[in-house]
Amino acid sequence: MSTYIIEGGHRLSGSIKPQGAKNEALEVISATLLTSEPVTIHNVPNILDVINLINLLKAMRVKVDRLSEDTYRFQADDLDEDYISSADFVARCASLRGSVLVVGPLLARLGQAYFAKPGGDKIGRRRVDTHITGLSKLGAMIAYNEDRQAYYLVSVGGLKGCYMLLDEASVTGTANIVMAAALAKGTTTIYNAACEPYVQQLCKMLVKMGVKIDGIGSNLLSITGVDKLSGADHTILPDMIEVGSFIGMAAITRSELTIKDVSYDNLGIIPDSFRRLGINLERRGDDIFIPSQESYEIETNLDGSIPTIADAPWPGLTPDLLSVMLVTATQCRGSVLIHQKMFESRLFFVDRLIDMGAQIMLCDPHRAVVIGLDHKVPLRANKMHSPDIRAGIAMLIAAMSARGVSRIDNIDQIDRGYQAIDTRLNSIGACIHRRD
Ligand SMILES: CC(=O)N[C@H]1[C@@H](OP(=O)(O)OP(=O)(O)OC[C@H]2O[C@@H](n3ccc(=O)[nH]c3=O)[C@H](O)[C@@H]2O)O[C@H](CO)[C@@H](O)[C@@H]1O
Ligand SMILES: C=C(OP(=O)(O)O)C(=O)O
Repeated sequence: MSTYIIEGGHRLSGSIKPQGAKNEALEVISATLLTSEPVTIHNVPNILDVINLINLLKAMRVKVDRLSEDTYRFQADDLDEDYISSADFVARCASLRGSVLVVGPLLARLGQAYFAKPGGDKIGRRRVDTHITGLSKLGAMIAYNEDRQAYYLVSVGGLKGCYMLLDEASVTGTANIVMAAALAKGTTTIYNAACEPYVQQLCKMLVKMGVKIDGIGSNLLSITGVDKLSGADHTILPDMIEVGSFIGMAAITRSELTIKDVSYDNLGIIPDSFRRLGINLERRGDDIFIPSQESYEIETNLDGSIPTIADAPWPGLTPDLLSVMLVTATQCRGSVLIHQKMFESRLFFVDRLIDMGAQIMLCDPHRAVVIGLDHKVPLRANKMHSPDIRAGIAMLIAAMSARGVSRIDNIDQIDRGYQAIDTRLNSIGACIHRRD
């Protein structure tokens, strides 16, 4: 179990570039399973979740060539069907979050797949019902296999396009169904589809591979399947969650920072959500410039009441930034209610911030009121343990602003989604040491 030791109180300066997006990478790398032709993907982040998924593909006998630091070529022309149906493979999938995304492509390509519910972080129940229901509407028969503790999906005679209304706009659920529909007969219409940039990017890659998809960017997708997909060349967008994490770090340390090449038009409501915390960030071309401020005043509602920052399916605010916004607010001026609607156990880490002197009231598992300290009182250093990727980065942000030396254990959770974050932050002024 690795650890970060963080000396707090250092200002950041200069510029930093976000890595490629974790969640998009997991989708588009999984989609390479749909074709026997080579698919080249650029801007692949070098993070634990992606490395684990690539290793899973290699174990399935996908040929993987690393063409440069962040460019990979995948060719799934010799899939090991025996291994893919083995107990060992299913057990391996159960330990990897990204494995959930190989189910749709494997079912479509091979006519069968196991679906092991992946473990991992501690953020509450993570249902896979939308995936299962959607794939069964395409014609898959599904049974639960007690021995392997996984669902077994099989399609006799291939998948068939249909209309479906999803019970919720699940991001990976939509991606799985879209990938399966790409090789199904006829047209699949998905209403209440998730439309995060991750899903948009997946669809754009599938279009390059020969699939017809209408409605990209909306919650009504229409996918016309093809018999065979061709290869493609695809570039992953910058990670919008990392962009948001850098905005939070700049504000809590009162630093002037430029975030380079953010693909601003794909950030949706994220910049405005941070502006509501009083951060005067500016768009400069495709960069974000964050000035250093004496104080960051949280905007009240028009009637003067305490504002709420809540997550919602895209184009609403992503739940993955709420922990970052919460910790940032601890040093703003004013009060805000953070309402994490989607996940049940993502806010419990605030106890650690309270230990550090932050003024937070946890109302229930979904809601916390933050009363900002306006940089009048610094947070105190603390010893912490990262329960999930975003609580982990929020703890790191708190520690970067705190007086004294903090320690965060279980940073594998941070490594899941942030590439060499200690080295990159140290290059702009932070003081973080890693102990493996
Ligand atoms: C690899 C990947 O891409 N992971 C992302 C993906 O996970 P993932 O695809 O697993 O998450 P889902 O979109 O399925 O849903 C996440 C949670 O939100 C709930 N829910 C979802 C939709 C909805 O309209 N209402 C609702 O309450 C679900 O019940 C579930 O508990 O999307 C999540 C929600 O943006 C993000 O936190 C994850 O980072
Ligand atoms: C919850 C997250 O990811 P995952 O779905 O991979 O657990 C996240 O990135 O914040």
